[in-house]
Amino acid sequence: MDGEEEGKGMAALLRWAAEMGISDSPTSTSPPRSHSSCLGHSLFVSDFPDAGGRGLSAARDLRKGDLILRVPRAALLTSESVLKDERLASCVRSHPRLSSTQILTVCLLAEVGKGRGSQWYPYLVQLPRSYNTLANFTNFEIQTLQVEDAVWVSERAVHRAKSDWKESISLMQEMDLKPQLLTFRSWLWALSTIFTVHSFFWKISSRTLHIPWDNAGCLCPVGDLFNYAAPDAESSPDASEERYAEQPDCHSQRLTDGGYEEDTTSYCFYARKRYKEEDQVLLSYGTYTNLDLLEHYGFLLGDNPNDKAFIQLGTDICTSSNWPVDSLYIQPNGRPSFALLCALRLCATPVNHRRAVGCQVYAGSLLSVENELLVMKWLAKRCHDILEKLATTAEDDGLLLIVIEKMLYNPSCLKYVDLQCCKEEIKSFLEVHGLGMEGIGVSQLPMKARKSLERWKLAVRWRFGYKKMLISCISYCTNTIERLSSQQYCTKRNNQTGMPG
Ligand SMILES: C[S@@+](CC[C@H](N)C(=O)[O-])C[C@H]1O[C@@H](n2cnc3c(N)ncnc32)[C@H](O)[C@@H]1O
Repeated sequence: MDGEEEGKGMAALLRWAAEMGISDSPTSTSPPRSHSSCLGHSLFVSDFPDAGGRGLSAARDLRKGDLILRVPRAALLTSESVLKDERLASCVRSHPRLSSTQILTVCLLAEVGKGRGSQWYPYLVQLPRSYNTLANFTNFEIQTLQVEDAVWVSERAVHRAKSDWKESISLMQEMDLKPQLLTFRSWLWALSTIFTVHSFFWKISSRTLHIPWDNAGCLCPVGDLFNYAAPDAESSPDASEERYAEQPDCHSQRLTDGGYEEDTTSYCFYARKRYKEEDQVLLSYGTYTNLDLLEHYGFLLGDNPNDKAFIQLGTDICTSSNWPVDSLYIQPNGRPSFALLCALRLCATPVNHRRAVGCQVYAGSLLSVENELLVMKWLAKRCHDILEKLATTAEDDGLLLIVIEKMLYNPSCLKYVDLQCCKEEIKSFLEVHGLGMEGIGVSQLPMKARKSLERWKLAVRWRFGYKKMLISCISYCTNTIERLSSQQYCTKRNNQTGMPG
């Protein structure tokens, strides 16, 4: 689609949305609704090339807690709404084992199959044509994640998508879906559009939002144009007491992001903070690591305060305390999580002393300088060993990212750039796409290779971020070791000379 066509498609979507009662001026004091667009009072559609692409901007200064968009239930695309068609509904009833997500995926494909006959046609044609979520990664792209856990999560995503599709084929055949909608490619597209995961606050996927009557969630036209920002301390859904904005009068006691509201039978979105006119208005779909974001949304954040690096720990560490395994990780600033530090302190304590220090450990207190030194040395070595085993260094990855970026815009650049950093990996990419090093004189990569390059870049960005966290952890441990050792030295010297500590 070229720019002009895209513009027309968006205008048609906003006109249709206004007819459906979607509105960004949903209060009685707002100006009357326009028939040509559902937006203009609080929001407008903009492009943010470095922050999510197409998204929504503030059309005026917005206050924290302002109601900025309302989408009535009738406009939501849900399994229930699609299955008002009794023929489709009876087919679904004969497949009681399918999950709610599989049913919504089938419903989305059935709706797409109606073409212009679908009530949601102006919305459906505006959906992205492809996704970069992990289920869409090829084997080459998965392997370039390098870290075992991430490779495993990706393979699981692909495997699940395939088995969900196989289980649903007979239902789609009974529904008489067009042959091109029965393919795994179409399934992957639909699943990536609606693939639901359970989150603390939203039930999310690439585009679905939580609704109380269906675990699979719903597709929410226009409401799904908001891009993502990681929840900060101020609006973090984890900080339950902060989920309600501290605001005067009518804004008090309200969720700052939004949700389905029974009293108005509509999906309502609120400004999560103050926005100046033209700022991008963002939602926080939940608290996610970069691997989670990649798995469910197909992007990652350069600076994600909720990112975590999980490292392989021996079973002795995992079982020495009652901390859940997913609480044992390294934070973006390199510090071990509270639980990981406690678990390591306990594990570095002789077994017969562990009971005695239990309270101190769970309170997060340092047990002794010797214990802390053992912990820091162990952790630094563990991170070092993991980094050593990975196929490339963080430095290589940084250089490779520059090469990939160049290849996206000028593939023939390979003839001129220094490929020392990751020559083998680049060669494998080209081979997978039937392009030799010497045959890269083309000015534009074939579309398939270009899409793959985007996913490969995401994989390299992810592993680069992972390695940076481990490197920061080594620095943190080294600094702590130096500080504790000099403290230990001063104490010993003072003891010898009789000086106070
Ligand atoms: C709910 S949609 C948001 C609207 C979307 N940009 C569009 O054009 O339809 C979620 C998708 O937007 C993109 N996205 C959202 N926030 C992003 C961010 N902060 N950085 C990069 N991509 C983002 C991801 O592709 C994600 O799967």
